[in-house]
Amino acid sequence: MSGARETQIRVSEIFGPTIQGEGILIGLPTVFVRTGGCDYRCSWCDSLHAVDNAYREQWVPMTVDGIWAEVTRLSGGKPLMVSLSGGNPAIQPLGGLIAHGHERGYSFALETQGSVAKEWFADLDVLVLSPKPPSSGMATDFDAFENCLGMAADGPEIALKIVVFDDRDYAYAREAATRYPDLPVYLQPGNHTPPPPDDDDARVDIDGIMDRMLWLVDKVTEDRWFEARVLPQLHVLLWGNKRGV
Ligand SMILES: C[S@@+](CC[C@H](N)C(=O)[O-])C[C@H]1O[C@@H](n2cnc3c(N)ncnc32)[C@H](O)[C@@H]1O
Ligand SMILES: Nc1nc2[nH]cc(C(=O)O)c2c(=O)[nH]1
Ligand code: SF4
Ligand SMILES: [Mg+2]
Repeated sequence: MSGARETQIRVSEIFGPTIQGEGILIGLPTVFVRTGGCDYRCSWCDSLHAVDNAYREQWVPMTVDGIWAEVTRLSGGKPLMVSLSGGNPAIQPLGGLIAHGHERGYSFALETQGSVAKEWFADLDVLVLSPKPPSSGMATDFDAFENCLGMAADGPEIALKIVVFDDRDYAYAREAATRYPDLPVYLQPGNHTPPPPDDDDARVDIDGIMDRMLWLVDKVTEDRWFEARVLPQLHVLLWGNKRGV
């Protein structure tokens, strides 16, 4: 059995500092640790290079010390929010990394679809749960989702972030928000031109994203859904589909 120091975490990329482009922490400077591998395969995933097994050889098994050396280098040793994303970061053993960073004054936010619950969710500072609407082609297992909520009870701040492409997705978002009335809800217009995994400078249809953003604002205001927040992916507006920003 390997000890905590030898635990291997499958990493797709570590980058930053940049700003968090989505949801509850939008605008906050952060370093991303993106893990490799996902139990979902959303039709419109914008991070297929961290999902599709075809990219597996680009994912590097790293120890906490190895990841931490890179986070420290990128942040200049000054504590900040570390964003854990993927792929599904919940399928990696991240408890040791979170403890290591906390001892050094860093904070941690994790993004996950809510399909896999881990005890170390309780140690996070922010848990962003992003259940997937019908357009993704994935079905939500609400029991698994509630296990995630259970693990995070009395722990991190929790927020819902739901991607919306169409009316069915919007209805799904409303239903999810009704189920969890205590959670803040962030609605995010889908990027219908997600990057092909191999292309760093893939074209993005900003006009199309803004059209969907305006449509979503109309829906929310017409429905008097005054608790919802509607936000675009700020990093996509700024840098398009570029990777590592
Ligand atoms: C790439 S995922 C990784 C973390 C985790 N697997 C999840 O889905 O929450 C990070 C966020 O990007 C969102 N996302 C992925 N593809 C998108 C797209 N084409 N347009 C808008 N948001 C997208 C996901 O819904 C999720 O909220
Ligand atoms: N700047 C920036 N913000 C983000 N928020 C969520 C991201 C993700 O891919 O998980 C992401 C990302 O890749 N870049
Ligand atoms: S769950 Fe997240 S990383 Fe996995 S395929 Fe869907 S959007 Fe991509
Ligand atoms: Mg992204």
